[in-house]
Amino acid sequence: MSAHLNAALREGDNPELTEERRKATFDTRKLADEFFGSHLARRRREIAKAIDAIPELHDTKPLPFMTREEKVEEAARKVFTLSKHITDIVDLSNNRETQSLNEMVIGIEGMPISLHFAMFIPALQGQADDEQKREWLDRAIRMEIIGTYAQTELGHGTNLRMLETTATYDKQNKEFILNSPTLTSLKWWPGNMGKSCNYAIVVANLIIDDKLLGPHSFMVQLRDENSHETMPNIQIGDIGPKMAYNSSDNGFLKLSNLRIPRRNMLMKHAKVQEDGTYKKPPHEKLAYSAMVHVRSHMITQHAMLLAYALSISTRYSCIRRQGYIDPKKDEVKVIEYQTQQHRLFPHIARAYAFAFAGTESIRKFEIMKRSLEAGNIELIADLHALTSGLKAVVTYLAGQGIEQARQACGGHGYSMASYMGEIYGVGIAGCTYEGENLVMMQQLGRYLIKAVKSVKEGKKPTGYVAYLAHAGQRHSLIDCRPNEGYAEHIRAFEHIARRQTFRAAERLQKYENSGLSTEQAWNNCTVELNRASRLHTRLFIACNFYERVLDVEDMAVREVLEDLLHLHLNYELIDIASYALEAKKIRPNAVSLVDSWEITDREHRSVLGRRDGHVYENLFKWAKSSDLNQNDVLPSHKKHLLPMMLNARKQSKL
Ligand SMILES: CCCCCCCCCCCCCCCCCC(=O)SCCNC(=O)CCNC(=O)[C@H](O)C(C)(C)COP(=O)(O)OP(=O)(O)OC[C@H]1O[C@@H](n2cnc3c(N)ncnc32)[C@H](O)[C@@H]1OP(=O)(O)O
Ligand SMILES: Cc1cc2nc3c(=O)[nH]c(=O)nc-3n(C[C@H](O)[C@H](O)[C@H](O)COP(=O)(O)OP(=O)(O)OC[C@H]3O[C@@H](n4cnc5c(N)ncnc54)[C@H](O)[C@@H]3O)c2cc1C
Repeated sequence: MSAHLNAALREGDNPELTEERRKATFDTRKLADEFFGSHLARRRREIAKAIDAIPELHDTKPLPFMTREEKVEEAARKVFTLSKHITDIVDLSNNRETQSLNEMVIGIEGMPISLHFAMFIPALQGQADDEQKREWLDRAIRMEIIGTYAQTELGHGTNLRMLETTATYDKQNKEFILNSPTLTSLKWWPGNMGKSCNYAIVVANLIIDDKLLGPHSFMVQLRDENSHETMPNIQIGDIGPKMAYNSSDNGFLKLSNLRIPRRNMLMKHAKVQEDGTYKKPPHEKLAYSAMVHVRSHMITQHAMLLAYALSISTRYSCIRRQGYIDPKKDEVKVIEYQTQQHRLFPHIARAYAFAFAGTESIRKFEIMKRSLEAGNIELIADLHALTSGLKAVVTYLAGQGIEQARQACGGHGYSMASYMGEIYGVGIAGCTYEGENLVMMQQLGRYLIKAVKSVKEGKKPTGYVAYLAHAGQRHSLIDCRPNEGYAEHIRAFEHIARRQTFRAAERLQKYENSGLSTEQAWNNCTVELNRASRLHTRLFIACNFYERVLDVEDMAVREVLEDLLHLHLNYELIDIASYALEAKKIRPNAVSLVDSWEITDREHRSVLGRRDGHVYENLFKWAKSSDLNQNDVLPSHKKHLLPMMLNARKQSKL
C-alpha cells in the first residue's frame, strides 16, 4: 500500500512505528469503518476533534495519580462541563456516539451518570407506562434528576427471587411501604447511588394481602432535589474502594418504612390497581428488561476494552527492542518473536470478532424492542439466551486477552503508565455485573436443552440453534483439515458444539431417570451444560464474523479481515496458538490493524500505547510527575524509616 493511504502516518513519529505503518496493505480508515460502522467511525473522528478544541474537557492530570476523591470530583467536573457542550458534539439519542464521547472525555473508570444512562433511563423506557414516562423519563433525559438501578443486595445479587427488600401494598392509603428488614437486604453495589443520584429504581418483592408476587420495580426519591440531602426513612452511602471503577460511587441503601404512592410502581406491564388487584405482565421476565439492554451493549464495550489493551501492547512491541534472533544483527523489536505474535494476534482477531458480534446483539435488541412495542413477546427468550451467552463468553475472553496484552509489555505493562491495570479491572468487572458469568451460561443452557428436546421430538428448531437438528458427522474430526475453506471450519465448529450439547442433554436425562429431582440433576450437569453454552456462543461469534467478512466490499480490507478470520477459526477450533502461517500473514499489518481502531491518545490514557511511539521519554516524564517525587525525602520516611536506620546505626556503633 502506498504510504499516503495510511491515515495514521504523521511527521515526527517514532520511526519504528512509521516503518510499521508503511507496510500496511489496506487503508486503516476503511477498516475502522468496518469495525465501528462507517457512521460511528466518522462521528468518533468528529467527536475527537471537537474535544481537542475544548481544554476544559481534558484530563487535569493522569488519572492514576489522583486520589479517589479527586477522581470522583474530576468525573463530576467533566460531566458538568460536558453538559454545556454535549448537544453540540453528539446526537444524544445515539447510545454509541454518547458512549464514545464519555470514553474519550471521562474515561472508563466510571462517572456520576453511568447508571443513569445505562439502566435508569432504559428501565423507565421499558417498564414505565405513558403517564409515568411523562412524569419521570422526560426529566431524566433533560438531566433534571439523576437516577440509578438498585437491585443487588448485600446477601443476594444472582437469585432475584430471594431479594429481601419488600414493597407491601397498603390499600387504605394507596401506598407501598418499602423496607429493608435485615442486614442482608441492604441494597449494595448500585452504581452512583452512594453520593451522586437523587432517584433510584428499586427492585423489591411485591406483597399484596400477604401474598408474595415476586420482584417489581419502584421509583424511589433518595435525596432532596434542592439540598441533595438524604430523604427521611432512607440511609445511604458509598461502599468504599473497588478493584477498579473508583471514579464511581457504588452505594448502599437502607429503606425503613418508606411510603411511596401507588403510582411509583412502574406499571407498563405488571399493574396494581387502587383496590390491590394485581395484573400479571404478559411475560414474567419483562421486569428484567434493563439488564438485557445492558447485556446486549456490553459486547461492543468489551471489544473496545480489548482493543485498548491490544493497541497499547502492539504499538509498544514495535518500539521495544530486546534480544536477538540473529546474533550478528541488531536487537530485534519484540514483536518479531513468534511467541509474542502468538500471544497477541489471536486476541486482535477476537477483538474484531467481538465487535461484530456486539453490533449484532445491539441490532437484535432493537428488533426485539420494536416487536415488543407492537405487543409481540416471542423474541424475548431468543434475545435473553443470546445475550446471556455473549455477555459471559466475551467478558471472560476479553479479560484473558487484556491480561496477555499486559504481559506482552513486560515490566512497563505493570506500571499504571501503561493503564493496563485499570483496563483489566474494568474488563473483568463485566464477568460479575449484569449476572455472574457461570450463572448466565446456565440461562443459555436451559435454552439449548429445550432445543435438544424439540429436535428429539422430530421438530426443526430455527435461528441460532438450527444446527442442532443437522445430521452429525460420522467421522472423527482428526480427518477434518481446517484449511479446506471456512465453510468446513464452521461445520467442524457446529459438530463440536452439537456433540457437547447432546452429551449434556443426555447426561441430564440420565440423572433425571435415576430419580434425582430436576434441580439436583441440573446441578450435576452444569459443568457439561456450561461447556455446551460456551461452544454454542463461540460458534455464534465465529459464524457472525464469517458472514460479516463476506459483506466487505473493499478488497484490501476484506483480505486482511479474511486473514484474521482464518486465524480466529483455527485458533478457536484447535484451541492452541495460531499456526506460523497465519502469524506471518498478520505480522506486517499488526500496527495498522490496531491503528484502525482509531483510539486517540486522550482516550487511551497510556504512555506505552502512544500513537507517536515516543514511549521512553514520556515514561520518564510520567515518573517525574509522581506525587512521591514532589519531596526529595518523604515526610513519612523522616518520621519512620530514617529514625529507624539512625537508631540502628547508633546501636551498631555502641
Ligand atoms: C450512554 C449509553 C449507554 C448504553 C448502555 C451501555 C452499557 C455499557 C455498560 C456500562 C457500564 C455499566 C456499569 C455496570 C452496570 C452493572 C449493573 C448491574 O449489575 S444491575 C444488576 C444485575 N443483576 C443481574 O444480572 C442478576 C442476575 N440474575 C438474573 O438475571 C436472574 O435471577 C436469573 C436470570 C439468573 C434467574 O432468574 P429467575 O427469575 O430465577 O428465572 P429462572 O432461572 O427460574 O428462569 C425462568 C425462565 O425465565 C427466563 N428468563 C430469565 N431471565 C430472563 C430475561 N431477562 N428475559 C427473558 N427470559 C428470562 C429463563 O430463560 C427461564 O425460561 P424457561 O426456561 O422457563 O423458558
Ligand atoms: C462493578 C460492579 C457494578 C455493579 N453495579 C450494580 C448496579 O448498578 N446495580 C445493581 O443492582 N447491582 C450492581 N452490581 C452487582 C452485580 O450485579 C452482582 O454482583 C452480580 O449480579 C453477581 O451477583 P452476586 O454478587 O450475588 O454473586 P453470587 O451469586 O454471590 O456469586 C458468587 C459465586 O456463586 C456462584 N453461583 C451463584 N448462584 C449460582 C447458581 N445458581 N448456580 C451456580 N453457581 C452459582 C457464582 O457463579 C459465583 O461463582 C454491580 C457489581 C459490580 C462488580
